[in-house]
Amino acid sequence: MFRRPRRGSLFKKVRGYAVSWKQYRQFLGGARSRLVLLTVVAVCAGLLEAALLSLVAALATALTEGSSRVDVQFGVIDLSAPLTVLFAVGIGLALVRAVVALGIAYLPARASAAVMVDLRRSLFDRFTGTSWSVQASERDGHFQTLMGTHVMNASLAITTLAQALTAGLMFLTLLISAVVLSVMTALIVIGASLLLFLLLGPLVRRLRRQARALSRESIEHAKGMEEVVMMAEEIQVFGASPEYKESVDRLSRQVRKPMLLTRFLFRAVPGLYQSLAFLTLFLALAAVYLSGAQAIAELGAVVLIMVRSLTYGQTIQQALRRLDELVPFMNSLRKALDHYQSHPRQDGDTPLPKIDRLGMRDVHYAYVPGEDVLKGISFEAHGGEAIGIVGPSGAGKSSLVQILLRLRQPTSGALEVNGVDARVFRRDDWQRRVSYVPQSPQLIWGTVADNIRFYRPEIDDEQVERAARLAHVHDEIMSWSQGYQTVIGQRVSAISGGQRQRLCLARALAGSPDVLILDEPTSALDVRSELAVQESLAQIKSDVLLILVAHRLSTLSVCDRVMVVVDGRLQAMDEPAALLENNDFYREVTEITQRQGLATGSTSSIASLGSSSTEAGDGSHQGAAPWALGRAASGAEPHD
Ligand SMILES: Nc1ncnc2c1ncn2[C@@H]1O[C@H](COP(=O)(O)OP(=O)(O)OP(=O)(O)O)[C@@H](O)[C@H]1O
Repeated sequence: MFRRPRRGSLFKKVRGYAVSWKQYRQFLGGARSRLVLLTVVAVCAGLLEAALLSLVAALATALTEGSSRVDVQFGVIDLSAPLTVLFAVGIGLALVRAVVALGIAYLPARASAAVMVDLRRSLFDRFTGTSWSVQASERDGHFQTLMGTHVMNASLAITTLAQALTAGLMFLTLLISAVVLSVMTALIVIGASLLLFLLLGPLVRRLRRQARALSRESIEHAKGMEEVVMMAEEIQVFGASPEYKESVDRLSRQVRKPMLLTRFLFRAVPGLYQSLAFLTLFLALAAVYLSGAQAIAELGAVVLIMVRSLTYGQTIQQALRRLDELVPFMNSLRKALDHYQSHPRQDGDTPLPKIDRLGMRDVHYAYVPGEDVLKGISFEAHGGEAIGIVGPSGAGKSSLVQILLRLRQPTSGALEVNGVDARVFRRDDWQRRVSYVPQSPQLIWGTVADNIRFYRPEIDDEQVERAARLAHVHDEIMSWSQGYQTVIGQRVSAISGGQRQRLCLARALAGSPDVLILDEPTSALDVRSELAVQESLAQIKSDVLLILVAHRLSTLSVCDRVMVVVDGRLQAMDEPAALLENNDFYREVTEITQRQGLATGSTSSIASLGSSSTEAGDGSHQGAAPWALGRAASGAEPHD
């Protein structure tokens, strides 16, 4: 009857290794062929080494005996040659061994570099190919850590694996050579190795466990440190309380124990190994001596082979321990790769024609199943229209925009383009025809032209400049020393919030989209820049379908119709004047805005435009009332 294998049984271990191999095989990528080549080279190196060791032993014996000829016996090979010839052969073999050693060092290095590039490429491809919901829920800094630490450790694992493979093969080759020399020797080497493994087994297992724990805790620590950098500004403002310091310190303390034990055992195990190796060597020599059957030269070769094979045994152990340290990094990487791949971005295969109509049909959306944040939204907008979206905080405006951008799929209902479900259309076409300016747009490190072109080589310099003019940022660009070739970036303080927003508006306009969606386009602008953007929008609106999420009353000045979203429902969609008459929310926020304008001595934001040129950059200026006031009006709870 078939018995289930016991816990920790050989069968289970082998099965475990098979599963691990399947899991980690993907890390090898293009490195496989190099590892196969390495196997051949390692076997050659082992044979060379055995030949060299036998030769050294034979030469030493001949020199001791004062003989001018040397007898070398290696299996079926039985040579007798003058001393000088064998010296020359020895030097030749040593040189060949040096070349082989270079190969043994080069092949893993090359494989590891290839794995690094492959992994980074597939990580990037899978991350960019995964759905927005996965990207948006990614912990800050996690992807960067995967790309950096995790990929480097995974590629290091390839070098380590190659090291274990080479040492293992050379160990085996030496053993086979020892069998050829003398069965007795081979048995002694095997016995000595087994004894060493048995004696050091528990310590080695402990070391491997601690090495894994060290890596796990180091990963946790790295995640915590990502947050320290991210929250640096808040910590400056709120102060680093003892509790905060304690939470960071705790992370370091958790690394302490596995680190201490790993570092200690890391030194202790090889030391013990060497001492035990000497012990077994003496025991083995005694056994060879007692057997009485060995010639002097053979005995010398036996000793050398044993010493060498025990060194390889040590290398194998060290490589396995190092692999244990690296496995948690590979696990995280594998999980991330699988996670990205299992949530692909939705795509269609129908070419997308010019977008004349865009709308929603009974769209519901839930982040958490059963908890709809959008509830039955239906509307249609046409090219040449400007549509505003307003509503209290948490009403669902951003969720609605993300569906319009096809970043998220409706839970039910459909986003429709020219009356057709948008899901059927090709994503590439969609990206060309639908453009977006987020509330906090980001700049890449590169020239102004690079930032506007944004990796779309088909956009030429003329289009870049045209877009910049439309976004009313051309004159400022020309005032910079290098014009469009000025290098800018996310953290370049010379770029104001208003300039950044207009550069990103230029980026959105450069591709001549059919639909342009803006999330509060004037939030970071001073009044003069705001007026400039309003003019841009008025200028382009006849050519595109403009959709604006408005947190400020002034933004709505370009809108033909306004959608009022309250509690995930489309409460109304009409012209501003009609809404003022018929919609309580719209009327209330308008009145509050106007009252605030009177209280601060200014009129509505549009009327006050141009009266100040202060580069506020913080989104606050007279007469521009944030829609957050609408929370009070609607009674909705703020969520941010
Ligand atoms: N990633 C998310 N996971 C779970 N719930 C979310 C997520 N994003 C938003 N929500 C919830 O969905 C609802 C709508 O949020 P949304 O951001 O769309 O509102 P909003 O009108 O844009 O708000 P604001 O004006 O404050 O930006 C809120 O209740 C919010 O808590």
